[in-house]
Amino acid sequence: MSEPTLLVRDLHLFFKGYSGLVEVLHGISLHINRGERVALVGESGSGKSVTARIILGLLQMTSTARIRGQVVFEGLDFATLSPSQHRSLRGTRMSMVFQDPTSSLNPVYPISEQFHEVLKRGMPGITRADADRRAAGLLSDCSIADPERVLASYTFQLSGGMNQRVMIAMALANEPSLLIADEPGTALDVTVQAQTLRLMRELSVQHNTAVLFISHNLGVVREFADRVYVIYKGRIVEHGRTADLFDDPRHPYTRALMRAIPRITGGGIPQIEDASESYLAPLVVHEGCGEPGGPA
Ligand SMILES: Nc1ncnc2c1ncn2[C@@H]1O[C@H](COP(=O)(O)OP(=O)(O)OP(=O)(O)O)[C@@H](O)[C@H]1O
Repeated sequence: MSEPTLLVRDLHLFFKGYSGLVEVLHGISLHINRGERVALVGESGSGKSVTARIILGLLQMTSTARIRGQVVFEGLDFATLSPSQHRSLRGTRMSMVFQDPTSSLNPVYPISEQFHEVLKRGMPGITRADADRRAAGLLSDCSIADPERVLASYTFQLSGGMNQRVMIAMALANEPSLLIADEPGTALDVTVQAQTLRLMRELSVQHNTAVLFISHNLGVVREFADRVYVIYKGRIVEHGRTADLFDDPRHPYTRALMRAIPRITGGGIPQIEDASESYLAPLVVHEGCGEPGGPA
């Protein structure tokens, strides 16, 4: 049985508040096998982004956060890594695609210079000319027809959809084994979001890159993910292969989330109005999904 790319075991997160510690994650466990696309889906405030920030090693640096549990990435237990070892993983072995490309692209430098900076993380001695060549190839892989023009541009000279592709190309520049995608494209229009997901899916297959896809929207997840974890108030409530979970949703919260799928894709963020006691029902795991490293 091969080792999973990512293993998260019994993860708890507390934030320090005025009246003591507030628990935000109540023992999350999940895994992602090599090249697998896995979705973490739940309503706003359920704990998706904080889970991603822990996997990226970002929350560990926050003085108000207390973290308990195990995160193992490519066999490396985070508990044994120094902050600098952790930092060196980001942008190389694991990277991130955000909702809004302008939040991660720098408006002051041309795209080519930003690619050079990113590529230097994985290949410290890379020359500007080699970086440009590699960046042009990456942009072509992301269906950009005129990479030289894009490389010479600043973000404000490019459309939202184009910036989104640039961000994906940069995220894949150092051939990460894990890409974390937080609702990519939702800050843009529905067409761009659909194109972004199609592109990410193709690239993940092509490069055998595992993806943790974070979303509010089960409808979008269905098109993209191999497996789904449903999260509610800091707890995983259901976990299964995408087809199994959609064909036979068993947890009351998953069913409520399914009823909230917007009829027209992109018709808004579903919010579950009536928080019910039944949503705290025990975790449901569909067949064949319990074993990390097992068949995807
Ligand atoms: N720095 C922080 N300090 C205190 N509480 C926080 C902090 N960051 C997040 N939280 C709380 O943790 C919980 C989970 O937040 P998180 O951002 O992970 O939700 P989410 O599922 O990603 O929501 P969204 O889909 O809206 O991004 C929320 O209750 C949020 O208020």
